[in-house]
Amino acid sequence: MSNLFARELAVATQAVRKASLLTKRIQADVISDKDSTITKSDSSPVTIGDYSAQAIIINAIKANFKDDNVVGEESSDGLSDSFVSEILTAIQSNDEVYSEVYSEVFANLDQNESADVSFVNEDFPLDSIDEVKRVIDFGNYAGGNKGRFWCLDPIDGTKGFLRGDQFAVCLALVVDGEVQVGVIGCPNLELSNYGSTDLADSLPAGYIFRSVRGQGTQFAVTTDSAWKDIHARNVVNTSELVTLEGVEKGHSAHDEQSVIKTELGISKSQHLDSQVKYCLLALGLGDLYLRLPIKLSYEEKIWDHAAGNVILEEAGGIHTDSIENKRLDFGKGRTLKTKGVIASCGPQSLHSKVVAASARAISSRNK
Ligand SMILES: Nc1ncnc2c1ncn2[C@@H]1O[C@H](COP(=O)(O)O)[C@@H](OP(=O)(O)O)[C@H]1O
Ligand SMILES: [Mg+2]
Ligand SMILES: [Mg+2]
Ligand SMILES: [Mg+2]
Repeated sequence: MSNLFARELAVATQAVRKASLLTKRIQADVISDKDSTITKSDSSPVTIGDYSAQAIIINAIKANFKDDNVVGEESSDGLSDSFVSEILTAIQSNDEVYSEVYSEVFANLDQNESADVSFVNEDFPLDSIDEVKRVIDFGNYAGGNKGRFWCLDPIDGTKGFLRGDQFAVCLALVVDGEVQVGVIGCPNLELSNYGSTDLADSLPAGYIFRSVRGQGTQFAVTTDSAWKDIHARNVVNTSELVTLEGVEKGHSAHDEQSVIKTELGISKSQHLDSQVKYCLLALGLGDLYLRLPIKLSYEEKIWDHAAGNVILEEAGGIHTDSIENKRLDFGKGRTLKTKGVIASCGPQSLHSKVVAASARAISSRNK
């Protein structure tokens, strides 16, 4: 990769590696201890894993780019000191194993990563309850289309995380409304479940995907530094396409997605949580990510799609809304103003056909 955004990519990669390890290590404990999960005001769950990952990653951003803003999903509002103290404990016990688990990465840092990434400094020590709350709340930036900000989903697919299934640690850099850098950690991803073969030593923290706009998309075993270029695949016969859809029926309109699949003669689907769907598209292990809105009043959050946007587009894929066939605009605030999302391996003719079928399904509602 070239030098453009090299430092940002190095910091983002290392922060996502660290948070991937933390979330994977505590997943089983969070599932078994109900006190580790809180229900937010919109009835969605959030866990010690989400908060710890947000704290680690924002601290790393601020320790390296102190003036940068962050649009992050979580806030510390309403958290008790005892809960925040558990977040701090999760962060500190992860610190104890981090260097050992990533020893191979440190031994083989490439040129772009040669300057060590520090996660803390004097101004951002991340060593107390107040510091944990302070950094989590740096995630409150409003976004917009001027200048640069980071966009963070510390655990995307929290419901998958709580089922022991797929989830992703997602970090993007948005500049003037366009995603320029994206890194996604997939701590639980096993390629053998999606028609490929697993690489050695992927168990400690799964796989990591990254992209800088104009520089292609790569992936690696999270604890390894051997990056491989990847590309979405070319499917000639639409009946061979594999769809990637969510698990949660409350997050996208599964019935209408089935209608589209029938129209196109598609019989193969994979259901999985989180932005791991974009990573499988970029790897050529799936072709069509369907996310039709259940309600037109729902605004998709930018952190649910930002990192996936550049990772998919740089792998040759296409990413639009589900009605107007417009590229997603990450410069309109904390949410997208278009409805639903369709991602595909391309080409444009296939993508347009799918969005047209989606628009028809949505417009025929309540008729
Ligand atoms: N009604 C809704 N429609 C679309 N997305 C929704 C939704 N309610 C919640 N979500 C989002 O769906 C994301 C998970 O997507 P998926 O179902 O593909 O795994 C959640 O991310 P978090 O888990 O980070 O909160 C959440 O932001
Ligand atoms: Mg959430
Ligand atoms: Mg999310
Ligand atoms: Mg999340």
